[in-house]
Amino acid sequence: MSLLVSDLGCLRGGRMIFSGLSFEVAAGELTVLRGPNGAGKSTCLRMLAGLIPVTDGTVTLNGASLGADHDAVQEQTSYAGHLDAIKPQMSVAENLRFWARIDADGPQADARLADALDLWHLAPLADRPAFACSAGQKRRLGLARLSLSDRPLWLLDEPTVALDRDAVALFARIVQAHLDAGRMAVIATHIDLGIKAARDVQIRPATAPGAAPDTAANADRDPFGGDWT
Ligand SMILES: Nc1ncnc2c1ncn2[C@@H]1O[C@H](COP(=O)(O)OP(=O)(O)OP(=O)(O)O)[C@@H](O)[C@H]1O
Repeated sequence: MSLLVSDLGCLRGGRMIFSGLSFEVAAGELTVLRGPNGAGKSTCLRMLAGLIPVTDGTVTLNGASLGADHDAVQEQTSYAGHLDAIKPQMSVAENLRFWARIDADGPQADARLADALDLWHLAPLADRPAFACSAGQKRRLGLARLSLSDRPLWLLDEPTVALDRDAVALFARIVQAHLDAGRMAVIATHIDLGIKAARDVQIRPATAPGAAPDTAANADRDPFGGDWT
């Protein structure tokens, strides 16, 4: 099991965000994306998750390339971004059931739902509408989605925001168990999660003179066409 990121670059809004980013994640390993605000950590994670087209370089997950085998890569990843993708009118359990049924049917989905409620200490909140949950509770609900499927690569963007100390420790234990099972994770965070087998990768914004591309020449390669979406 491996993730190979080679010479990755990203052009957004006609601007090179970063370029020449290379790293490798093996089974049981965590890569922590570091860098100042605006460096491109979220952008990188969204690229790895197949949500933004790869501008330059290659991403290969277990032999499948993000360009050629987009679906095969996406089916092996679980992405949790800043927005928790929670449906506010649905209860905690209903949100989890909805997500569980994406990757499993009937009894298996129900079993995963019960396990996730337990694992993420959400059982006492099962019937609470998501809109009535606190920020930290919502974050735990969003992260519990990771436990509803069996995907080998977790891509997590600042997952500990709004979590209290106990919840951060719980999260770190769950990530460690995922790695101990031979899986992989890439996490953007500013804190130290205290996880074994973690390696830092620095992302530096491409601000050096000459780093910015000729935007006119690259306009047709810009997936956003300059739209600030
Ligand atoms: N939709 C977009 N269109 C154009 N540029 C964007 C878009 N989204 C983000 N950017 C720019 O890309 C750069 C990298 O943003 P990104 O969110 O990846 O940084 P980050 O390292 O995750 O920052 P932070 O630590 O603040 O979360 C920033 O300069 C940002 O303004």
